[in-house]
Amino acid sequence: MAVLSRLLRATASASRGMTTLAPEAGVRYPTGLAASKIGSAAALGRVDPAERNVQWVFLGCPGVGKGTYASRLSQLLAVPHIATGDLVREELSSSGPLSEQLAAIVNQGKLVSDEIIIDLLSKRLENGAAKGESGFILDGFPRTIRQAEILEGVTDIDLVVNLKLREDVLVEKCLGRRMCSQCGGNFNVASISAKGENGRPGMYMPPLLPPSHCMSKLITRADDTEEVVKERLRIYNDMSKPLEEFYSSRGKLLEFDLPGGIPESWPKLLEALNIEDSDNKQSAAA
Ligand SMILES: Nc1ncnc2c1ncn2[C@@H]1O[C@H](COP(=O)(O)OP(=O)(O)O)[C@@H](O)[C@H]1O
Repeated sequence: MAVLSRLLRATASASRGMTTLAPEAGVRYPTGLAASKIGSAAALGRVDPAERNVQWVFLGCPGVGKGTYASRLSQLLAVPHIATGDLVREELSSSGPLSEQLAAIVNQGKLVSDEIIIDLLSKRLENGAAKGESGFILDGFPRTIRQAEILEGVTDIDLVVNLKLREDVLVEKCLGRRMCSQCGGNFNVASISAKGENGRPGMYMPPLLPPSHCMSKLITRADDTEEVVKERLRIYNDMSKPLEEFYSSRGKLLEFDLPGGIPESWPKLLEALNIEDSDNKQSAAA
């Protein structure tokens, strides 16, 4: 993993203005970095899947529940859940040199530059490697084709789970999101009941309420206003949707339509992933 983080950083910093089209797999390599060089360097970051934990990516629109399901799966599979949005928010709250620049971008719903994101991700991977972490579930990265190409240049992704939810529900879910300012727990106060229409079934998503000791400490993300959520959805459709085709053409995409809230969806997701966990199925449905 330490090797992987170094490779990510090196690839990103060399990739400003990437235009060279490598013959194999249609992957564009950074100009100034020969494909053969990155190819052999990338091999260092490629460990036989049998000798490491899973390396998965979660895709999905803002508010779909990537964080919730990726975090549950990471506990079940004992791999770190790495959410680049969390890394950005940590940097924002640290009042470090980047925080003002980041706040302006994030609060408008725009994407942070690849260089900044890869730097934050590399640091996170380095810290994890120092603690002996293996494997990951990435949430919020990659978010553009260029990020996916950089990732593909340095390591193998085993599976990409694309969570899908009807669009009319997504804004409501984002507006209901709350976080406990003390324990960092994520909750949702929205009680969503969407009518069935045009052949699609109705949907009920119960709120995910915090325990009483978190109730008075709930905060709302600055980028979860209606205007910014709509902008984030627009940017997702523009910049991140093409990733579905990118991974589907590589035979890595698992599409999963969320049938409802967590009690209904979690057991079905485990089934789709072929993961046996009867204890957790019961506790999730509780
Ligand atoms: N891979 C990334 N590339 C660029 N910007 C990112 C990336 N991941 C997170 N961000 C920034 O952090 C913000 C919050 O990310 P996240 O929590 O993943 O949002 P969402 O709930 O919309 O999926 C994004 O709107 C964007 O500004």
